Amino acid sequence: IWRTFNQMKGCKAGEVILRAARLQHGSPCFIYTLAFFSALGGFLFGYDTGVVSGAMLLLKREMNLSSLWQELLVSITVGAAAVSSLAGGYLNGLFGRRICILLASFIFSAGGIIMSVAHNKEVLLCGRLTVGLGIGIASMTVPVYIAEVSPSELRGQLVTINTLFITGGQFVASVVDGVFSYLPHDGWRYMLGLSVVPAALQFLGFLFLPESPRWLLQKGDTQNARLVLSRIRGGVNVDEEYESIRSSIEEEKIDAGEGPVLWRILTFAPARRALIVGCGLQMFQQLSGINTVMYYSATILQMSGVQDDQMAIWLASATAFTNFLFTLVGVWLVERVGRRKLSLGSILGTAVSLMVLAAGFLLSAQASPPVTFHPNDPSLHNSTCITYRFCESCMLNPDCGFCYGKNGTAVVESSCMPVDVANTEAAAAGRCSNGTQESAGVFWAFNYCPTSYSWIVLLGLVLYLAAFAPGMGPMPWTVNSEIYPLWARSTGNACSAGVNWICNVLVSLTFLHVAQYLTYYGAFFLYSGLALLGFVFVVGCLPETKGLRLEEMESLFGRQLCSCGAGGSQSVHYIRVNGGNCRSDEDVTDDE
Ligand SMILES: O[C@H]1[C@H](O)[C@@H](O)[C@H](O)[C@@H](O)[C@H]1O
Repeated sequence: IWRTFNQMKGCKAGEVILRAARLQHGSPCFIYTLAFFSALGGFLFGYDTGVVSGAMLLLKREMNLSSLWQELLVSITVGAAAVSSLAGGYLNGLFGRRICILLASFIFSAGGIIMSVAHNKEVLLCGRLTVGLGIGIASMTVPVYIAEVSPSELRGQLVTINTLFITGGQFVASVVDGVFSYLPHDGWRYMLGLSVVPAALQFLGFLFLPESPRWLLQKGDTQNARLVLSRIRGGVNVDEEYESIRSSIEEEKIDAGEGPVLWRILTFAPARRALIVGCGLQMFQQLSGINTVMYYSATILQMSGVQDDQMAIWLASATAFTNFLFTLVGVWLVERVGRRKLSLGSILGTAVSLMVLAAGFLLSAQASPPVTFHPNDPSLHNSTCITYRFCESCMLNPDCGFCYGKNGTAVVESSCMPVDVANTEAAAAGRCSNGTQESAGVFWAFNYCPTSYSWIVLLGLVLYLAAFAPGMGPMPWTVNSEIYPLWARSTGNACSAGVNWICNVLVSLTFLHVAQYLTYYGAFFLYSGLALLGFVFVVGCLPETKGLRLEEMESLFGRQLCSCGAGGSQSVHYIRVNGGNCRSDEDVTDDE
């Protein structure tokens, strides 16, 4: 990143675009410029998915949103991203990476404008749907574009920068949420509308940036392909690289067979194996619970004794910053230790830290304070909240919260009360109807219980981010951008990005129900088990792709899937015998 920064420093801001526009001879600056403008798509992905939590706090009051509407506004973006990432494969093949990135940034800008001027919840929903469509296309196109323009020794790092921008976008969103939360009227318009700035910047930049040379070559535009390649390689001799792309496209034509691309992928073993690896990685990324941990971080922090809401918002940005910081470690490590080791270490660490988180929740649940005070308010007689005997069961019901007093550190005079539907920071009735009043010695806990084991949960959270962010955060995107043959690349990435978004929706929508059935510690033990399964999957199936040319990847998937990890990138070379579809283990020879 330091190198990227220095390289970018060397390029004067306006000159960078102009230089690209004039299509002068390239320089290393150029490849970093390409990566930067592309990764703005990652930034928007992170910003638009991250900003909504803070915006929702203001929106639900201003627009009087029911919980159904709140859920709709949050999840429609992720749902739309799932659909458009799948469609993005087709669009990429047809129009190319550049047009798709332009389209995504246009959609982002339109969505940002719609949201910032929305005068009712229906228009707002339209805006959220629109940005979701942009996120889906960007999420599958940007890594592919960066991978295709990068030299192989920088590819991992540059694609990983896209994920750095995603987590950077999430962090900036949390800061913007913090700043505008002080503006109770219309603050959400700024939160949601500000995304127009990076979107417009990306759109402008891409008007001047070139198409991927690999896509051009695939479409038969040989002249432009050679021109672009030599420009992005800084004028050095590109004959060898050009020839290798060209001949692999020729051979792929023989390999690829007939019919729709997805069918061809499924019937051609190396591409099918790559698809399984790509989709599996994306699935395990989401099943290890990153988005519930991020989403739940504010509550985790509240459990640790942060009572003040503003404070919780700022601490949530500390979480997002930690995620960003450790993704930076990933950018640094990816070309040093390689994708496989990074993913393995990361997913194992993720599983262990999820166990720490779960253990923290378990101990807190076991020491859960009992309900000792039963208010005699007749309006409460029909409420299920008053039937709970411990804080743990009370807080697992989203309609109830825990109202208590303190004697030193001990919880006293505690009751389980219905929550105020319009404002979860207070009870619907009784002592806590004004929320926490420290001066009066009354505390309101919604979604959590007072506990002295919160430090274990906090430790688990930090360990989780430190383990997940450098590896399982970026590697699924990085690996997917490089493992497919060119003819299958758009479709392969579309499918795996679709799996990512679908699993994202599944995990976020089911989290509260899972927590209700299994309790919080049960939910985190479950995610930990899924992460361990993911570890087994990575051990068995993920080959090392570091240092290989995109055209050399197919060789890694020539073997049976479960032996994928066996051959390192340095030790296998694939020898095409006759360009046919069938290959046996003899086709793979060792360097030695
Ligand atoms: O790689 C990203 C990153 O880890 C983000 O923090 C997460 O929110 C996304 O779901 C994931 O795809």
